[in-house]
Amino acid sequence: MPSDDRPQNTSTTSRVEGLRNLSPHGRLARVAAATELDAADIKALAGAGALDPCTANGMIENVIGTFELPMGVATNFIVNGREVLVPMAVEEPSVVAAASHMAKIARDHGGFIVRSTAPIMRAQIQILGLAGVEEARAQLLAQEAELVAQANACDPVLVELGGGCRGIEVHVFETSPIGPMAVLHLLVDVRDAMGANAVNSMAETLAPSIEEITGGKVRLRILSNLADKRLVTARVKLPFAALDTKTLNGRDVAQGIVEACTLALIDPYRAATHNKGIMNGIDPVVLATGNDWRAIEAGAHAFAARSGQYRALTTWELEEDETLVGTLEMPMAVGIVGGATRTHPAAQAALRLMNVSSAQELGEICAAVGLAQNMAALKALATEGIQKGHMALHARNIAITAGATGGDVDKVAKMLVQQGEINVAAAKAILAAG
Ligand SMILES: CC(C)(COP(=O)([O-])OP(=O)([O-])OC[C@H]1O[C@@H](n2cnc3c(N)ncnc32)[C@H](O)[C@@H]1OP(=O)([O-])[O-])[C@@H](O)C(=O)NCCC(=O)NCCSC(=O)C[C@@](C)(O)CC(=O)[O-]
Ligand SMILES: NC(=O)C1=CN([C@@H]2O[C@H](COP(=O)(O)OP(=O)(O)OC[C@H]3O[C@@H](n4cnc5c(N)ncnc54)[C@H](OP(=O)(O)O)[C@@H]3O)[C@@H](O)[C@H]2O)C=CC1
Repeated sequence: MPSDDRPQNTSTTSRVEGLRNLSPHGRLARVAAATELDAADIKALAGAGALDPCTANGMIENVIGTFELPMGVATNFIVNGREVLVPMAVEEPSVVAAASHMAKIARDHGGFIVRSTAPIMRAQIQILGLAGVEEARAQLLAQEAELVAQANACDPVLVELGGGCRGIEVHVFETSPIGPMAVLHLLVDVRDAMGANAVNSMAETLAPSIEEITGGKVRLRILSNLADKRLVTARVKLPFAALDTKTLNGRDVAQGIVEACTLALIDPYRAATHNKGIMNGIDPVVLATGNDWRAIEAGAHAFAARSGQYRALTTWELEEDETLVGTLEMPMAVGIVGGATRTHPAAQAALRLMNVSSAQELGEICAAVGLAQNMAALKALATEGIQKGHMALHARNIAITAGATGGDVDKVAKMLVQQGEINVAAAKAILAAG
């Protein structure tokens, strides 16, 4: 396992031309050269055997092996003025291409501007059997300083790092199928951790004190994945001209993107697919860095439904200066310490590839990729449709399913695209015809 005090790579450019035309080995060499990654990181990113059985066995239970996914690199990203090559572990074709494509358009116009709040997570402590929920709330708020101090005593390392419990909230439910209840929220700055274990420990430690203060009975003590105090915002601003295509002018493309987004703002059926497209960008980065993608998914979708109606996580607007402006806002509970981020060697290499030094910075890059991915999908949907670009790249998968191997994969895929019929039967026919 690589040590953590190796120098971070410094001289990155994310514009690595012609990467798509190289072999995986050739691409890795180009990426390594562009980022000054060392041999251990290059080996980890290459994958084969990176996660040894012993390490894997220490990560989960009943391990029988490891499961591999392709690791791609999205090119062209500029995030807050910094060039970033983005590792993406994902099984779906066209995702890496789409992110790189939009980042290429954006890079001539400032790239992606991202911001994030402090990494505050919530832990919930459910209190039942109360004589009065409002009285319990008042009692708990009166003891806030004491409760915060007790929480912080659980994790001196976190406090020393500048994090720790910042305060409490008490939410009350006057009625429920099991009667009234109060829920105490611990608000904890978890610094560079995802934070689940840290805040869960605090919640469990505080339970007896909370029962004593309120006279109630504590049931659940667990973090909330609706991390609405740990938000990230990504923004991109493009002149209409940047969206010109061979057949359409950029103003029409921009208008089409706004119209496509509008449906996702009013219709949950469309919003679900729209947000899936955003997560197409985010999940692969979360996965590549050893983070908990279920937590990110849960937070994203709960945040999308916070008004009572599930809706798009992005907005796209036309501005008077002939520009299209896209914005993504969502929770982003990712870490660069804890969980699998430090046990999986490829996760460490992925973090070094991006040269991130804080969890906030990682979350901001995830948001930029999510916004780029959403823009790619909306641009395709609003113009030529999704199938042309997506299916052309999916054709290689189809060729493999039909039995193509080695150099035949690209040849069969090319023929499928040329004949405009991209399915397994057509691929088998091509293979049979030799
Ligand atoms: C697929 C493209 C990018 C083609 O688009 P294109 O215009 O044919 O691309 P291009 O060949 O002109 O290349 C432009 C740039 O894209 C990148 N690029 C392009 N091709 C490759 C490749 N093979 N390998 C690596 N990079 C590639 C690359 O950066 C390249 O620049 P270069 O660096 O070469 O100068 C475009 O059609 C696109 O963005 N489509 C959208 C694809 C998409 O969204 N896929 C997600 C799967 S569908 C889904 O699950 C979600 C959805 C759609 O339902 C969400 C929703 O409904 O909102
Ligand atoms: N609902 C959910 O999403 C749940 C998720 N999980 C899992 O929890 C894991 C994440 O928990 P998490 O608490 O992040 O992981 P860890 O407990 O592994 O790591 C967090 C700890 O690392 C130490 N640490 C060292 N350096 C730093 C730093 N710079 N910033 C912050 N902390 C630092 C801290 O103290 P110290 O050294 O004292 O430990 C901190 O408490 C994931 O595997 C996730 O899957 C678990 C339960 C529920």
